[in-house]
Amino acid sequence: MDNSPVLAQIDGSLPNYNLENTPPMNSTENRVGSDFDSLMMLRCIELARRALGRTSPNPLVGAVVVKDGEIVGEGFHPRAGEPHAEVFALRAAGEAARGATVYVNLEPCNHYGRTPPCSEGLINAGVAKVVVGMVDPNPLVAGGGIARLRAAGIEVLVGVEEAACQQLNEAFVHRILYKRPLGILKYAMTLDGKIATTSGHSAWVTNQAARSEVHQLRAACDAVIVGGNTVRQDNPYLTSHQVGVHNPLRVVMSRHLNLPENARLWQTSEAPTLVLTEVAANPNVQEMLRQRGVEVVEFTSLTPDNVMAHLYERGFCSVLWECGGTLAASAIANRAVQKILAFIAPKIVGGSNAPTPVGDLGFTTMTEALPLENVRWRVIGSDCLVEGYLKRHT
Ligand SMILES: Nc1nc(O)c(N)c(N[C@@H]2O[C@H](COP(=O)(O)O)[C@@H](O)[C@H]2O)n1
Ligand SMILES: [Zn+2]
Repeated sequence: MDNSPVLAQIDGSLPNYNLENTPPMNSTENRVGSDFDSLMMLRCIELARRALGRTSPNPLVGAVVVKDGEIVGEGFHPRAGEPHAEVFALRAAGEAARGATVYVNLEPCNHYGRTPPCSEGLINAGVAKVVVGMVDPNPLVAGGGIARLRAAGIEVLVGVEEAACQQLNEAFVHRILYKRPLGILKYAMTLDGKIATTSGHSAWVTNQAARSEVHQLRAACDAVIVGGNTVRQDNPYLTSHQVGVHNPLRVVMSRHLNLPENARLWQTSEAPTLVLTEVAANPNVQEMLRQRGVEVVEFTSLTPDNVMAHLYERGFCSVLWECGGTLAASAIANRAVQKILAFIAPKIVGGSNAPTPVGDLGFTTMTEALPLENVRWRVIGSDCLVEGYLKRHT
C-alpha cells in the first residue's frame, strides 16, 4: 500500500524534481521546510516502505541525496544488520554527495550498533546539509546524531513532514518507549456489531477491498495472533496473500492445545507458525505440531502481556490481534492493545447470541467505556474503516 499523496509508483529510477528554491510554506500549521523539502521527505517515506514488515527491531528508513536540486542518490534500510538508509544513499551518490543535502525520515544514528554511526558517514562524505523527519527516540541516539552533525558544521533542519514520519515508525517508537510491540486489534463487524452469525459463520463480513487492506496490514506487521477458537472455527491462513510479500509470524494462543490435527496454520512452507501454550499442555498435540514444523513455546502463565513480552524479546515492533472477542477483551484488559482497526460492513445480521468483537471487560456503566483518540475513518470499497488509539488507561 502506498499512501503518498504526491509521488506515484516507485520504478527504481531517480525522479527529476527541481523545485529546490521553493520558499518555505507560510501556513498557520507551522510547517517546517519548503515544498521541495516535503517532497523529498515523502520520497524518503516511499523508499522506506519498500522494506515494510522486514526491518524489526529496526525502523523503516529511507534517504535521498540532493545536489543542485537533483536527486543524485537514494537508499533505504532493508533489514536489521544491513547498512542504514543513509549509507545506501551516500554510496549511490558517490562523489556527488560532497556539498549535497541529505534527506532522511529518521535522525541519523550516532552509535556503534550492528553498524557504524551514520553521523560519521555523513560528515566523512562532506555533505553540507541534513534534513531530518523526526528525532530518533532510541536512547542511544535521541538527539545525539543531530548534535554531532551540527558540531561538525553541517546545517541540520529537523521536523519536515514530522507527522507522516512519526506515523510510518509508530510501532518502532512504541517498542522503544514501552519495551513492548505495538498491539493492533483488528476486527470486521456488521453494522449491528456482530463478527459472525449465531452459528459462528463469518465468511465474509466485509467485501474484497477491505479484505485486501487486511492482507496489506499483515504484510506490515511482525506477528498476527489468534486464539484456538479462531483456528477451530475459521481455519484461517493469516498470510498477506501476495507472492514475494512479507508474511507475519502466525501465533496461536491455546492454553489446553485442543487444536485440530489439520489446519492451514500447520502448513508452514509459506509462513512460520508459533503455538503458545502452558507448561505440559497436551504433549501429543505438541509433538504433532513440532513434526509439522510448528514452533511450540510453553508459558507458566499464558497471558496477553506475557505473550507481548515474549514477542518483544524476539525483536518485534508490531503485533496484529485478529482474535475473537474473548481473547480481544483479555488483550485490552492486559494493555496488549494500543490501536484499534474496526472494519464495518453496512449490513445487519442480528442474533442476540451472535459474537461481538470485544467480550466482557467487566464494565457496568457507560462512563467506564474506553475512549479512542486520534480517530479517523475512511471508506474502503463498500465498507468503512474506523481507526483510533486507546488512551493509556489505568
Ligand atoms: N537514521 C537511521 N537510519 C536507518 O536506516 C536505521 N536503521 C536507523 N536505526 C537506528 O539505529 C538503531 C539500529 O542500529 P544498528 O542497525 O543495530 O546499527 C535503531 O534502533 C535506530 O535507533 N536510523
Ligand atoms: Zn545509522
